[in-house]
Amino acid sequence: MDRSSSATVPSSTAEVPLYSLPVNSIFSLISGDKSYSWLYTTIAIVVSLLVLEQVVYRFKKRHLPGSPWTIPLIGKFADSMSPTIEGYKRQWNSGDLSALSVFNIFIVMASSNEYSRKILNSPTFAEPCLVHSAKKVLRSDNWVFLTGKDHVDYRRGLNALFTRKALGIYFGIQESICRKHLTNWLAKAAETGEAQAIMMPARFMNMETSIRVFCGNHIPEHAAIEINDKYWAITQALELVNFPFAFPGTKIWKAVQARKVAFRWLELAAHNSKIAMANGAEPECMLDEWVKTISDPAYKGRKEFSDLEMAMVLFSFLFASQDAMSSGLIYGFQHLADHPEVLAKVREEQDRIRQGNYERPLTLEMLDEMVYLQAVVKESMRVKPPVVMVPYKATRAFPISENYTVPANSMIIPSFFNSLHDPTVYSEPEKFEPERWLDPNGAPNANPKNYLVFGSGPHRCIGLEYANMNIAIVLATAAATMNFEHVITPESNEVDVIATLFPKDGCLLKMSPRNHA
Ligand code: HEM
Repeated sequence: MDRSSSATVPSSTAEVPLYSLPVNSIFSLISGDKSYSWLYTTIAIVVSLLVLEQVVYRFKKRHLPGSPWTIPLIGKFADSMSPTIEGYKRQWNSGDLSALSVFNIFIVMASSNEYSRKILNSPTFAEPCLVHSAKKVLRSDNWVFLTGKDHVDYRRGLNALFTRKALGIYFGIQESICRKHLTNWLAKAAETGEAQAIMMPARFMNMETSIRVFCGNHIPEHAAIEINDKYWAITQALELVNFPFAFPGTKIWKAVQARKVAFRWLELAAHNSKIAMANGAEPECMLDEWVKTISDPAYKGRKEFSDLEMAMVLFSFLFASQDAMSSGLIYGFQHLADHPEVLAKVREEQDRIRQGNYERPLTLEMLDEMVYLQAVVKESMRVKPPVVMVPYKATRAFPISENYTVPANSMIIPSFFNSLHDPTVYSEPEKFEPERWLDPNGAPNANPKNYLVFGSGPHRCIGLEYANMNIAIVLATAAATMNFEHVITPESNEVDVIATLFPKDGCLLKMSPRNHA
């Protein structure tokens, strides 16, 4: 009897019952037909990996809220490509801690004030990892990626760039660039007679301000324009998780090309500043202040910084500020325009402190007196925080609560929105109400831990005073010298998440000069 064609092996494969498959594969092995065995082996490995992926996800997630299963390989990649504030809110409101996975990166999202602050203030368990693309865009040897003591020491040296004396140097630059841009806005408004979306003009104003504050006149006028034109590619690469490889044509690749352009100009500025300071010039920008500080014989910190290293620091400032500051400024305009009663109070304060002289440049001391304006800036960023969360990484198993430990190497994201909209601290939290900051004993001032607009802990924003100052200068100048009316569209209150928050319609303003007569 021919055993090879026994009754257990049907002649027609179309009728192969499932239970006979192993026999069939053994048969094909014996008979030397390797193609089937490879196919089955591959299928078995793939299925095992897919099952393993789910098991690992479930094991890490444990009881945390979040999808019970993760989409194979990509997880919530599609959501992270086009994030919405509503989607984030759903995630934050699903629990103080919740879980998701993107490209097999396990992510724990913290939404409560307690857990968010715990992450920000536990450097032995968690360090910022910025967004996935940041290392490629900023260069992995950028100081912002330092951790622990190295980070603390490096950052201490940079504090010299944000002293009150240094801010005093920047103030004049900020004010004159703001005036120049607002004059251009008005000229364009007069020319077209139409409302303009201020999104891109505001970004350009911020970019030119930053470049001039950082580099003074050490680079030509067109450098700021070129960096600004290219910078949008960097903003677009700031998704929470990007396509992992910087292939030509991808967002990360375009961002890296943009960074190279910016670096060339920033290195040139560092070089020129060193020459100017060596020749005895007075500091006129951040680079000058830095070079002068480190060349002082009494200075105890590190004294040598290459042009490239200085460029990397300035670029880290640009990277951290351009989107956040633009978001803060645009919503500042929108809030003021939507609340004429608040704008009237800002103007009353401007008129009183400027004593009717609108041409005279503002000073830091005058800004100190503008208490209502400062409350407006603070409240605007509370209602619409430019940065709603910052990705951190658990550097080891992080026992964040009594019943949950974040697994080592997970992404762990402190989120700020719920802290800034906590009704027990900010009554009617959605309401834009600068007055809430005027009572020194009121709940908002009594709970500074809730105001996470600039983060908390060792990585708290180094430029926060500078940022507040910049937004205040622009809003003060606009309120004092312009009329602006918000043209409300169905998208005005919709939020676009482009790294930071922006009104979807770019904030359309109808502008005209303010008549003081
Ligand atoms: C409205 C404007 C701004 C907002 C809302 C903002 C917000 C933030 C936030 C939330 C963080 C993370 C904090 C943390 O992890 O605890 C941060 C970090 C940082 N910010 Fe800002 N920022 C703004 C403007 C600026 C400006 C103008 C500069 C510099 C000129 C700057 C430089 C930095 C740097 C260098 C870091 C990282 C600090 C470190 O790792 O030690 N930011 N910022």
